[in-house]
Amino acid sequence: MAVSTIKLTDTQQKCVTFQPKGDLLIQGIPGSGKSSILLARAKFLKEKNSKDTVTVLTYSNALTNYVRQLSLKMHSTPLTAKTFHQWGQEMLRYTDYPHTRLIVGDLRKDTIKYAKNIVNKYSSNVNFPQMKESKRQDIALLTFLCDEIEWIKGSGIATREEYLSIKRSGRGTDIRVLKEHRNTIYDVLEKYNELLNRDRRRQGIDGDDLARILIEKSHQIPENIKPDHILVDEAQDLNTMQIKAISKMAKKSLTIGADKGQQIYRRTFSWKQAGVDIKGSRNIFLKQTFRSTKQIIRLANHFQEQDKLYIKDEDYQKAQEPEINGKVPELKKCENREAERAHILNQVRRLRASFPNDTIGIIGFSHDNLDEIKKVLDDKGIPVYRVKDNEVDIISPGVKLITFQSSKGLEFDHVIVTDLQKGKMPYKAPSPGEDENEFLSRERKKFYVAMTRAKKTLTIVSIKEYSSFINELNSGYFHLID
Ligand SMILES: Nc1ncnc2c1ncn2[C@@H]1O[C@H](COP(=O)(O)OP(=O)(O)OP(=O)(O)O)[C@@H](O)[C@H]1O
Repeated sequence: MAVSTIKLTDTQQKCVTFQPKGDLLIQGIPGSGKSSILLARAKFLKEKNSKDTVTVLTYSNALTNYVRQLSLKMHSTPLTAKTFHQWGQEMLRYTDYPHTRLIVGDLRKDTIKYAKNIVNKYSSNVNFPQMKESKRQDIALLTFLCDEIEWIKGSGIATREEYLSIKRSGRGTDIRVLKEHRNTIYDVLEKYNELLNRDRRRQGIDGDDLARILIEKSHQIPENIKPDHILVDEAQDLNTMQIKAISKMAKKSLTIGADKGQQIYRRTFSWKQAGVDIKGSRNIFLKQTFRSTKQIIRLANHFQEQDKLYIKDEDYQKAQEPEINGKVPELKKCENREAERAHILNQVRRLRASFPNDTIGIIGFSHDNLDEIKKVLDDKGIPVYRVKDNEVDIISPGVKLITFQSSKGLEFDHVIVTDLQKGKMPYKAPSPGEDENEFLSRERKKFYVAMTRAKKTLTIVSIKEYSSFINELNSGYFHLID
């Protein structure tokens, strides 16, 4: 249903017209209308005072692109929608901070490795924690350090004393991190920060420093540049510092849409820690879904209930089963990749013949596999698009290929989830030092997110060796295809 034609429920409408001052947190299950509400609220705020500036922020490029496309459908003038990192970098231009190049990905890893080697060589008291794996110790240690530094920066820990005394959540028990280890980790962090400031080739700011710098320099950003209203979609993907930075920058109101059941990145925060005021009527929970059929939600709900960690979370709410009936989801077990591709091709052909005006989303684990599937469909003359760049039209009918991560926030009439294979979904192992249960919980959420992108039909494709998640699906809620 086009966003412009839906009739919002009273609760949704209450969120849209909630007083244009202060914070509002809208939590809700998949398909409960969080994005729709944010777009309608953005319109409402603009209409209430045409001089006010309104910015929508998300975490991923695909979702930002989708929000822009939806807003074009319902607003006469398009909304300003950006990822947190795009927007943050733009804000930094108004400060005296000289380096705005973001150090991310391989360059970040390489710089941390360099810092680690310097500490290892020159510090008098080096004590790295022992990695579990006997082989490839170095690689494991580097991954561990990269994750730990991300956590320190994302949590806003600013001093060695704070790091030495803080209780570290989200770490497993396989790697023991003692006080002396923490001292060495902090040495690496300090050396890394030094390199970011001084070393020509590596100069810039770590992607996770952006939020902290925005907070520190916010007074330098001219008032007319700061948005009056900020709306954040899928806020569960941001960390404490990023929410804090956004909150500081919003002059009049901050509206947040989130669902912890779809939290697929390693984040630990509470709204309170992030400085969001959600007392009383400022915290709304939506339990009714408008996207999927009863049959899809039943399967997804049952699968979510297998996540013993999440169902204990204070923010867990079970989705209400919708009234609307549809086809029972299908599961196809394939002996090999060839069989997988043949089944997807068949399925796409059937869907296109029956529903030429619908969207079909194929959700998979890796870009490589999606490229292979694209090739198979291309060869048969089926137009198909990879949703990884900004140009792809996500809303119009057609076949779209997307990864589990990037599918969040999006929806398709028909969804084919593939790569349910051992080692892919769930991924083969947690990162070094990561809590096994938290890792599995996040992997489950990825699959749950993928399933709940479907509006009308859902097909799950598993490839030998089959994913353990397949055994967690309630066999009464799907058809096994021969
Ligand atoms: N009151 C309503 N009546 C009919 N359809 C609705 C209503 N509210 C939302 N929808 C539709 O339900 C679908 C899901 O809405 P939306 O994407 O806003 O949900 P969401 O909570 O952001 O989902 P997710 O968290 O899974 O991304 C959309 O197709 C939207 O148009």
